[in-house]
Amino acid sequence: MSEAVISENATKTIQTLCESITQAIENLSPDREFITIGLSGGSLIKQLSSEIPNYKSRLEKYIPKLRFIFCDERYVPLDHEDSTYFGFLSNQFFSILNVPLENVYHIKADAPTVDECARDYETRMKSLLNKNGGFDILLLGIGPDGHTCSLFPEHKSFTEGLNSTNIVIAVHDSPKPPPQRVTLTFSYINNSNYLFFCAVGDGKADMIKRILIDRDLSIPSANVRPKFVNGVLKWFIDQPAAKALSS
Ligand SMILES: O=C1O[C@H](COP(=O)(O)O)[C@@H](O)[C@H](O)[C@H]1O
Repeated sequence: MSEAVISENATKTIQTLCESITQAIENLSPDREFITIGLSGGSLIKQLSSEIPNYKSRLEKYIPKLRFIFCDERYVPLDHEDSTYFGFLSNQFFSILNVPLENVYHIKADAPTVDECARDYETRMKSLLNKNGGFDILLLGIGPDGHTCSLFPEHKSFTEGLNSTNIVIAVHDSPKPPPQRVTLTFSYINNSNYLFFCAVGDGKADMIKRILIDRDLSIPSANVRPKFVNGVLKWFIDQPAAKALSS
């Protein structure tokens, strides 16, 4: 099932996203010992952190079950301003929800190389896979170039992300700084139960049209599709990002 929800502005978009995350957790909870939630970086960090306090009381009873992973991460120290983990920490996301930090799976940033970092992250990810062999809820962003996670268009990360049998791969030369990153691959992304994309602002409008109308598979984000009949793909878009959809 694929659906696009267009809201009038960024705030309403994030509210709708948080409502859907909460409902997904409520739906999954009876069947799950734990629920894995993949977090993306970039603009999503501030947006989610500012809205999540409004969902705290509904989420409270599920917090012990939640396990947070990162859909991609930059290979920088954990207190570096480019680190997605640091971004969520400094925006109080985990402390607002009272998430114990041992339930947040971050990279070993002191691994000697980005390749070793990816292998270590994958080993720890394996214990979190759901019965489909993926994750429960992935919150995905999209860059103005159509990248998602650290899977970039016309780049080795994209072809490797499509073809690799690994859960996590290393990126050595990301076109967007910082250059060294780790990222989930498509087979595991697409094995997930709920795939929620968030796109706000007119900088994303061209890509949204090319993905949702033209179905242009040269764009990494267009290759995110649940493999399972009960998998959900939902796009949360504000009007500026949706402006090219009606033309
Ligand atoms: O570099 C990244 O960019 C994308 C998109 O970020 P945005 O700031 O344009 O929303 C993000 O989803 C990804 O996790 C991050 O590493």
